[in-house]
Amino acid sequence: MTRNNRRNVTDLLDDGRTMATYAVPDGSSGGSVRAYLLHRAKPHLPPWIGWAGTGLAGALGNWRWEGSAGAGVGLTLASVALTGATWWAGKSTSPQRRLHSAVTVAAGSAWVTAACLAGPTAGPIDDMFLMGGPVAALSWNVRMVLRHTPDGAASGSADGGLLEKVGLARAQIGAAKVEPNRVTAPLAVVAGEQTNDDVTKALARIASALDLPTSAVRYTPDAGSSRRGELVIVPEDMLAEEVEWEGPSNLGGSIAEPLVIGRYDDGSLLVIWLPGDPDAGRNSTHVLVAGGTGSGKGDTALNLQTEILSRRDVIVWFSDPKAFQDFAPLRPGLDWAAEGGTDTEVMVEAVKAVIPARTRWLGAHGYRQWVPAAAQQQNDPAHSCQSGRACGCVGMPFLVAWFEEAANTLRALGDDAFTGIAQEARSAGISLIVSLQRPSYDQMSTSTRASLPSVIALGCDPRDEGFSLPETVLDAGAHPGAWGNRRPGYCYVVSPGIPEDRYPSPGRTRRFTARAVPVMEQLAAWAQRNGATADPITAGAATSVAGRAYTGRTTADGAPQPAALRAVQEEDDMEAYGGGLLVDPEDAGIDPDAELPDAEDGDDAPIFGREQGRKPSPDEARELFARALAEFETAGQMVVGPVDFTDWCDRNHLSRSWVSLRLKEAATDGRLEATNTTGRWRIVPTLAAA
Ligand SMILES: Nc1ncnc2c1ncn2[C@@H]1O[C@H](COP(=O)(O)OP(=O)(O)OP(=O)(O)O)[C@@H](O)[C@H]1O
Repeated sequence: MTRNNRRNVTDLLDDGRTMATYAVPDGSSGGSVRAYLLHRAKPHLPPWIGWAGTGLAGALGNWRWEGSAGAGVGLTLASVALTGATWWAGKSTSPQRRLHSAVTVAAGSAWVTAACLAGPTAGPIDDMFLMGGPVAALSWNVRMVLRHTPDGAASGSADGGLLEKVGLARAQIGAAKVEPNRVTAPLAVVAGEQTNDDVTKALARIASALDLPTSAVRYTPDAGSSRRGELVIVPEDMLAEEVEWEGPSNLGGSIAEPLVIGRYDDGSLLVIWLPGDPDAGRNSTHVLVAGGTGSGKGDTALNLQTEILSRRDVIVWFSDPKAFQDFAPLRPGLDWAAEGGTDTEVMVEAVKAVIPARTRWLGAHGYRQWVPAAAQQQNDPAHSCQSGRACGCVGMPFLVAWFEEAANTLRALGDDAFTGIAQEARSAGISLIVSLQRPSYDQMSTSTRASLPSVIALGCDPRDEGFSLPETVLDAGAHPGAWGNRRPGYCYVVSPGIPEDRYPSPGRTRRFTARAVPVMEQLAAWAQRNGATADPITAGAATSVAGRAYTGRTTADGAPQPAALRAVQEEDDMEAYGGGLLVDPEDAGIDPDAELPDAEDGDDAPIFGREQGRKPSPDEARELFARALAEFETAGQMVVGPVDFTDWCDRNHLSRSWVSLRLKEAATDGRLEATNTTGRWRIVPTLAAA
């Protein structure tokens, strides 16, 4: 099947003839010189066979009809009819080919008529045969030789059958490179008449003419020309066979090394880089994982996540509103896991907070962007926050902030906020990874989409292709819409570091089956023991926003990791020395016990669950409200809005509008901070407020 396909492709590119200039198969004709010469000469023989046949027809016709007047009329009419039929049949071919064919047929049939009636050796008839025949045959040989211009640029004829069929009749196709399952041929369209756009529009028709899937035919325009490019045809779908994930590609390597998430259709590795590389002139990137339901987004995310967690210098914050349905085995390896809702809101606020802190730290240590050396202890005087000597600061691991099914989160965050975060995160050694259930503009705005430079585009609705992939990649032949959910794991990857001519090549991620679960669990355990832990700067900034909601990844024995632990402990210490850190500074003098309406409940009685028989006085109500905020903080719920106070309002006979006013007041006092969502406020942890 493969061999047949390959032969068809080269044949079609070559207008149905064997393309001797492409490749001479080693020993395909026995390896002898004779066989080789025969192989080379074969395509040029038909005109000579025609010549010999004409001579034979003349001789036989003369034996039958010599001197017959009736035969003379018949043969002359037959000759005219044959020439006319040739001209008519050549309608769909190029003008030169049509004329050449008609002249050849006219000359041949006239000679046969003359030879039949007068005899093949009479008068000049034999000379005409000996001179005119080879000239006609040679003219066809010359024509064929000229068709194979080596670089597609010379003035070869433009009668390619395939190209003609797809509306590019006068385009020139050069010598094709034939590799296993891949034919690459330079193509040039007519100067001044056609452009590369005409080729990209014809790709689907080329695929149809070759009887191949649309994604098997691609075109890479030459960056320096609007009419030249390279046509790539991959006849066999080598991705059809599923490959199961068996483990990470580079356990203990750096996050700066390529992350292997699958393979391309020519068998080469499908890789992606998250951090930038100043030496390679590559920027760090954020990634959109986009695919319709059933396209294999979940397994693709697992491919990427297992690669990330297997690296030594990265921490992962991960939000999954689907409660870690797919990712549970990896959860112990995450630095921070949030299950959507408020937890995700807090995580977003924490990402915002760590960006300036991390950027400052990197700048202070002489890093213009995150590189693996930034994750090591800072023993190099060239990367020191103290002039002239090594500072010995603890290194800062790369941070991946991952938002699964992120449409709602991003919408709530707002375009400007997200674009700002995305822009600044890249210089802070942070990559955002965002996955979308349905890749379309009603899920994510244009500007949010534009701030995610990389995409793993899985099968989707054909109408959503434009959302997933840049136009140039679609024009070059990429069609994730052709897969829908029928080809799970098939994807196009557009990302810095991947050569651009690869963008339209499909790849496939690996499949995760039940067999992968224990391996993922081992990987998470490895990450727990050997992976990076949050540095004090990141942990401190996160804790200042998220309070106890961020404790950092727990170690294997269940304790939080060192830096985050320290940050939380510091907060506890402040609380112990307190001076009323959990209440508004202006209320610090109030004795909470004295103010509580049900003092007999004691200090520790929670606000929630308190039964109130009467409406509290304004002062009591404010005190209750301050305590409620403190309880939210203690519980780690760092983003609140009136809706979170619904039960509390009922119990305390207070209205939601009263709570709304208090929330605004608390924001003025610095106890809360506005988020990008109207009516949602972030609790400023008391450590930061102090
Ligand atoms: N690379 C792959 N190779 C083969 N099969 C795969 C691959 N990736 C996913 N699959 C299979 O395709 C099916 C759908 O995959 P998956 O659940 O990951 O899709 P999804 O896009 O996450 O869908 P949903 O959005 O509905 O959760 C599953 O049966 C999965 O095992």
